[in-house]
This record gives sequence, C-alpha cells and structure tokens, in this order.
Amino acid sequence: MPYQKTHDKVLLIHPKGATAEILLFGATVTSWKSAERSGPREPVERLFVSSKAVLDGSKAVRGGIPVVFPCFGPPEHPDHSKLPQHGFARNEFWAFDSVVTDDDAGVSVRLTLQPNSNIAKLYTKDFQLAYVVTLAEHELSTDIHVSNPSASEALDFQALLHTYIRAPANDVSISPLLGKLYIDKTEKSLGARNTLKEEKRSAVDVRTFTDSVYEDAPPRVDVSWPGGGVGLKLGGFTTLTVWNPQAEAGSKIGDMEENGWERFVCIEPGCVRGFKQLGAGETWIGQQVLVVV
Ligand SMILES: O=P(O)(O)OC[C@H]1O[C@H](O)[C@H](O)[C@@H](O)[C@@H]1O
Repeated sequence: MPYQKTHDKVLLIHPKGATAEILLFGATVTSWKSAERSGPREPVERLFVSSKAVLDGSKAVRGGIPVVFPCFGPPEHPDHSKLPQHGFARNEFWAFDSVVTDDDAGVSVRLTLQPNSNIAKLYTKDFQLAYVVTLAEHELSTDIHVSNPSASEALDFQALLHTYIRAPANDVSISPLLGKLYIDKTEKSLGARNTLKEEKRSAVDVRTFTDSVYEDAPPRVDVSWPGGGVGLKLGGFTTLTVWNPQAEAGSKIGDMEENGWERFVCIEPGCVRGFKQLGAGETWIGQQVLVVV
C-alpha cells in the first residue's frame, strides 16, 4: 500500500523507502524522510517540526510546511480584515480528495479546502484550494491550486508555503539571491521596512535574525551546508521569503523548542508582495519541489 490514511493524517510511502506525512489539519506536511543519493540508504528527516508544536488541530503547526492563504503576515486587504496572521488555511481541517498517481515513480495525493461555516465567520469570498503532494525517491512536490469559482467577482489573495528545512542554521548558504531586491522585515521602523534593499551576498546566511521577502523568486534555490543540502524548484511563485528568528525573536515564540532556531531555516515560496488577482473562474498554481542534493 503506497499510502495509509487515518482519521487525522495521510502517510505516503515510496517503494525505495522515502516517506511523507501530511496532517489533514492545515494540510501541513509534518515529515519528509528521504535517503541520501549516495551512501547510507536510511531515510533521513528533511523537515523541522518543533518538539513543542501542537499537533491536535488547536493551533497552526510550528514546523513542517504550513500553507499560508489568503494573507501573509497581518491582514492588509479589506477582504482579509478579520483574519489572523497568515490567514486560515493552516488552521482548517482539509478533506482528503483522491490519490492522483501511484506508480514506481511516485505516489501523489490531493487534499482540498472550500468555504465552511468556520471560515465564513471571518471571510466571505468564494474560493477553492487543492493541494497535491507527491513523493518520489528523492523529491517531495507540493503544489497549491487556488481557484475562483465566482461567476462575477475577482479574488485577491496571497499564498505561500512556509517550508521549515531541517538544517544547521548557522552553517547554511542560500543561493542564488545576489542582486535581488528584498523587503527586510527585521527593520524597526515602518519606513525602513518599506524600503527595498539589494542583496549583496552571493551566499545568504541566517546567522542573525532574518526575515527577508525577496521579489522575483528564482526558479531554483539551493540551501547547502557542510555535508548536506536541499534544493527547491519553484513554479508560479513570485516571491521568496527567508526566515530564521534566531534567539532574538525565536525565544519569544511559545511553541518553539529550546534553541530550535539553530535547527532550521524557513524558505518560503509565495505570492506575497501586493495581491494576486484571479478573475472569475480562473485558477492559479504554485509549485514547490524539494530535492535532496
Ligand atoms: O509565528 P508565525 O505566525 O508562524 O509566523 C512566523 C514567520 O512567518 C514568516 O516567515 C514571516 O515572514 C515572519 O515575519 C513570521 O514571524
């Protein structure tokens, strides 16, 4: 059986040993284990989940790959005014829809989220989300599909995959971001936060508190460290956020494990500068493929 489903999660199992676990709560991928391409065949955990993460559906998961929709950060659009930080998608139970593919190359499942009575209290726009998660021997693809089922109204949204890559944070290099413009959300004043900076580093590190939203996401980003690395191939996304709170901000996060910021870097493909607008009946797809390097 290439996948197992329980009341609260879906486990994908690749014949060569890789596995992935998806909580129906938030459609949050909470584990991706894949072996190195050469050397030991033992699958290795590639995502970080805080040991203090709450996994019972009462709070967004601190780690894995939370899905952010329809706003990133505090709401700014009038349609989003009642929403919490990062919207509602990471706080809702998604439905298991179907198995998309199941062959030697990989196993793929589809989860969906539609308006419900919970969401309607906070958000009245019509929308449909589908999330397709595909596990291959050395890759994990996570594709978010946003559809606007309305016959007449446009849908304005932001979307982002908040990917917590398990990595020795103080040793990572992230590239290629040289020359890209970014917003630095660690700046104290609003003026400084709203001023674009130019990335001067060919290899970006997160040794200090980092919360940078790059415009113009590259088609591939590599996170490497001595002895390891993960690549991200991106399609459809326009921005790339790099986040590591370090002790400065991490020590204030209630569900962060002790010194947890030393064990991950968040690489977050998204569409979070301004709003993406979908016309009536349109669909947008954002694709992330995590690759063992
Ligand atoms: O604590 P959360 O709501 O999960 O947000 C965690 C972080 O998410 C993103 O990376 C944002 O850029 C950060 O500003 C934010 O602090």
